[in-house]
Amino acid sequence: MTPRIIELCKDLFKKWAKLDNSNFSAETISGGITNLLLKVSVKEENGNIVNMTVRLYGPNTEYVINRSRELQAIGCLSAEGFGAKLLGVFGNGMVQSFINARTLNPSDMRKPKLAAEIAKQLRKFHQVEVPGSKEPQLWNDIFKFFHKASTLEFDDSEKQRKYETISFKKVHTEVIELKELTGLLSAPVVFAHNDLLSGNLMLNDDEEKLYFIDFEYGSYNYRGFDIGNHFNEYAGYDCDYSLYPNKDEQYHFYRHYLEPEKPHEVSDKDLEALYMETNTYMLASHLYWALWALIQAKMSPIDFDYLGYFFLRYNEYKRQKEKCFSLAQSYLSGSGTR
Ligand SMILES: Nc1ncnc2c1ncn2[C@@H]1O[C@H](COP(=O)(O)OP(=O)(O)OP(=O)(O)O)[C@@H](O)[C@H]1O
Repeated sequence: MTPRIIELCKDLFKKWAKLDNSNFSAETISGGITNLLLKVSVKEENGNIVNMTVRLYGPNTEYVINRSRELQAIGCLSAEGFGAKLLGVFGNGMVQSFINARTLNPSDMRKPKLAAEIAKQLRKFHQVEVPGSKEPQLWNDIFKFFHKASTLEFDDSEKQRKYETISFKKVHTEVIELKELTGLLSAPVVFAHNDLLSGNLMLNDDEEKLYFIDFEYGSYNYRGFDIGNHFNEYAGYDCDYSLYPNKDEQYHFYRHYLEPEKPHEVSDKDLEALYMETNTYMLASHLYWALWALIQAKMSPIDFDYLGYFFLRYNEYKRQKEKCFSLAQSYLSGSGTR
């Protein structure tokens, strides 16, 4: 693939058109869940080395990702200092600056100092203005995923058998119930990252600089969804939901999110309200990624047990539902611990 990548770089960046191919080198950074990501290094005539990433979109990812929305967001977010700089765009991918930092592990995210920094950065991220519709996308996306996910057919008979054990009537009822409940919360809408897992957080330890990357799922959305979704990612790649942050850990995060400069001045009332908001939308994150996984099970060429992932997320939704619904309902009826 390297000669084609070199050709692409020469096409996109005319200043390198005449460089010998031996000045270019490419290596794979990740064959992520949805894309192939390469690190390309270019030795310029003056000896200067430029490092970039070239992202090739995976096949069929347009079912779950709106590429024009992503590009628009990258422009605004990188202007505010978030993520890698966008250097070029081509038919099925893009070129960005290479970030010199390490990717976080799930267990890093709960370290108090890092959690505070993530919260502070997330607040800033949520303040970025991205042009276009400011309508929250959560329920549009969930219904879009639902319609696709509920009408699949698998060639593999074992997959088809597992798929047929899912009651989409029941899933639909869950979606409607949660939509109605969250609709009562009048929750703030912000430009949200929507996929703030450890693999999308990078840290340069020397400079103590934290980077949010990968805005593929970014959209206007409920703030509580972004935070609850991030907390769900504490469970890590094995989906061990016993790692979901406890109330103290959540409050630490909320303090730094709400008042980064005066975290200890946040009122109990504000902490309780954000706790309720986040833990209600946290449920929506399970439904969202459960339905997303079903589409991936059919569309993705990657050998991953996406059907199994649906059940992990949906079962966790069912385990958490009652507790989170009563938290929201008692808050709404004014009998919460406000
Ligand atoms: N600009 C960058 N500079 C350096 N490393 C990067 C850059 N972008 C991504 N990476 C590294 O590549 C990994 C995968 O990146 P990213 O999450 O953007 O890919 P992806 O294909 O969307 O993966 P997934 O679908 O699994 O989220 C990151 O966890 C990070 O380690």
